[in-house]
Amino acid sequence: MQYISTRGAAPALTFEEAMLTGLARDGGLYVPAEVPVMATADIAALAGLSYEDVAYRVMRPFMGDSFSDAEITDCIARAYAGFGHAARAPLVQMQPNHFLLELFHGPTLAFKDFAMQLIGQLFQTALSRRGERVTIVGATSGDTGSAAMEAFRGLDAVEVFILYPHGRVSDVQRRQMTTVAEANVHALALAGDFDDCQARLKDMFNDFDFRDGVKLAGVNSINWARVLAQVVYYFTAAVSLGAPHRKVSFTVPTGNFGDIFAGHIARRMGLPIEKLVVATNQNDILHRALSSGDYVTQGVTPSISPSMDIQVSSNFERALFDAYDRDGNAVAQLMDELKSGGGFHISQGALGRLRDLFTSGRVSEEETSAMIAQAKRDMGELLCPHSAVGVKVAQHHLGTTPMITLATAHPAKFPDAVEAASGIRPPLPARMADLFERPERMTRVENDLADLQALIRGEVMA
Ligand SMILES: Cc1ncc(COP(=O)(O)O)c(C=O)c1O
Ligand SMILES: N[C@@H](CCOP(=O)(O)O)C(=O)O
Repeated sequence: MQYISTRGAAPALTFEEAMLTGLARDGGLYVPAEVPVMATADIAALAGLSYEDVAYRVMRPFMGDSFSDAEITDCIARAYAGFGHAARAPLVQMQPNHFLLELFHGPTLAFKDFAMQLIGQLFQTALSRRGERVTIVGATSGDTGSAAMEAFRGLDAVEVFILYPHGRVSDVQRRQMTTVAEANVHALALAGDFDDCQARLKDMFNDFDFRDGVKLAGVNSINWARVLAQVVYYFTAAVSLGAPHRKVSFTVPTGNFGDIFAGHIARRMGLPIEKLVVATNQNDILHRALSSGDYVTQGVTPSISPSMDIQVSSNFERALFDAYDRDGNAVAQLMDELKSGGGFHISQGALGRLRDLFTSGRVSEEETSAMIAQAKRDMGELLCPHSAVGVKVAQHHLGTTPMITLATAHPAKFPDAVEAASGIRPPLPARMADLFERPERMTRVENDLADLQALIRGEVMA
């Protein structure tokens, strides 16, 4: 199994190499050269299996010779053992033909745990075999950061730096990052928004002296392994509703496009998915792009669903690669236009292909709050604001095909917004009850590449 770059000018890598590399050296994102297809009978045979067994069967073909069967099984078992629900990703019915896929039972209460817990195990296995150390730098709008810290804290082989936008994450999200005691993790509060954090991260990858000097690795969804681990729950959810003998649709609260891209991969593997619906908050660049063909950044506007406050949506590049018939030059040109001019126009043919793959909707702040209140009142579900964005958009796409909306975070991560909307302040789970008493440790940083690099180099070389 080989992985190629969306910009067509970086060497093809194995799964393990792509995982440890993160961003391709031509600035692109790694994708499988070919997506393995599962036979209908093999999908049907997933019914009734544990989450871990489904994970093995879905992910194994993507890993080639990088890990032995025993290593993969072991990593999967360790990854999900700490989840707070036996099903790992339980499906609950909200309305006739509308289901909620609860992805917030992991250690940091967001869907990021599904991938991060697994790649923590895979990194550890690969790095101890190689006898190497790496420096992980991540950008977060709130959830990736704490999930990464939880997965990598205390490990000898990694030093972790997480850039988050100062003042733009919820208090719970911030404290989940700033109260981690282990010395190998560092929370960096950047003066800027998430796009700034992600841009500086990519700058670091594109500076080869720095990249090679600190042995930079990435755990954002630029890392293919992150996307792969997220493919699994599309299978568990669809199969539990009758796939492959029945089609299902998914609505996905979307920001960086990693989660919905995982759904796209599940469909390419043979899972009968009718619609993949992109749900955005007021930072609606994806909805505008799919509606008009113009992908134009407008600056990030803070919202009550802060984890989706993103304009430069990293994984959309992977979708464009498929929409442009895997033409790396065409994608590289679009990405150059984005960097130099803040946007690009999607060709008519590529737009048609994107619209065949994805539908979209956008939800205002008022609609998000109203949806939280309505879901509690009429459906008995207390939603986080991101999940509420998903549920609201999904309601425009309900029909005869079962719709599954991804509930991407626990409401307790956003107590102020949830309380303001529903009158209910969701409590943190008992194991996190003292989160607000724990001492915080973080470094305020400017949005300046050289300063950031100096800080990281200093810590790594100390
Ligand atoms: C709670 C939550 N919902 C939705 C999203 C959007 O997911 P993606 O970036 O994969 O589109 C994120 C951030 O990634 C998130 O943290
Ligand atoms: N919403 C994310 C943003 C980063 O997304 P990723 O999937 O690329 O790691 C977050 O919560 O940090």
